[in-house]
Amino acid sequence: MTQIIDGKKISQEIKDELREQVAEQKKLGKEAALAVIQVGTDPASSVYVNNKKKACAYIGIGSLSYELPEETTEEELLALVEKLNGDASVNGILVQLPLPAQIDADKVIRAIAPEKDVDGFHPENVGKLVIGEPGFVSCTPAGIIQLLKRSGIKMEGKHCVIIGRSNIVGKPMALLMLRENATVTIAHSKTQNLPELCKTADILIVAIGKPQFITADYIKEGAVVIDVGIHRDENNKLCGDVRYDEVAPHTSAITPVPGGVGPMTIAMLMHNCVESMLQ
Ligand SMILES: Nc1nc2c(c(=O)[nH]1)N[C@@H](CN(C=O)c1ccc(C(=O)N[C@@H](CCC(=O)O)C(=O)O)cc1)CN2
Repeated sequence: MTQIIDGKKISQEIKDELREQVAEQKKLGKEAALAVIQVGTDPASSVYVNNKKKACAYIGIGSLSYELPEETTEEELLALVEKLNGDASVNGILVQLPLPAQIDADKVIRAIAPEKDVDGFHPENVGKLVIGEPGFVSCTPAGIIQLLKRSGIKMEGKHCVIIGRSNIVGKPMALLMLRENATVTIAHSKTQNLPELCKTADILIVAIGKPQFITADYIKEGAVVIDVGIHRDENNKLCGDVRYDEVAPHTSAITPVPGGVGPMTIAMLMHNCVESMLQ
């Protein structure tokens, strides 16, 4: 029987735990506040930003909203980040990605004070992950680890193939899987014999960015499949990188899209905001 990994339910469990933790901290006079910056009006980004603000309200974290016009310059955005770095009432700073073409996202990420970098994208936090020191971890890969742990799926000794090598998902995912004692392979656009390689995976994590790319031909019978992709199909229905209906019967566990990895990204952002408050 295939286990459907319910990201909505697990993310709600995490948010409920955080809500209790925040309530306890409030009694001790501690407050958390997240600054949420969006540049432009990309509809998907607006949905994610609104969901982040809603999650803050649910958990009891304050949120400060900065909605900047599409034509905002890099200097203007850097000046805002600098101001928020120096604001003691702000624990976390989030700059929603992607940014418009005139702004260098890497430069902006580096400008965020590492102790307020609740997205876990700053090189200092990435470096801490590499050497196994505590620091903020990128929310999507951290959420996937929680999905697996809370679904009772063992990672130790398993062969985990990750398709995608982005700084935000693929690379931190590989480091987190290593931390869990999995044997890790990262595949990417230049990898040869991808279906054969994927067929050796006990755990297959797909962040390839191509709608419904992964078919049953890529799956070892009984593997665990985690789908990081979010796209709209020809009927405007949400779908992932995995052809779910075809793949699911061959797996022991799989994440759906929507309702799998996506909600965990926001739950782990909230987790990082609470950690930031406790520092
Ligand atoms: N600063 C950041 N920018 C971006 C990040 C990030 O972690 N930090 N990740 C993505 C977008 N993202 C969060 O920002 C995100 C994507 C998807 C979901 C989600 O809950 N998806 C739902 C479907 C939602 C829908 O209706 O479209 C699901 O999969 O069930 C949450 C957050 C890029 N930018």
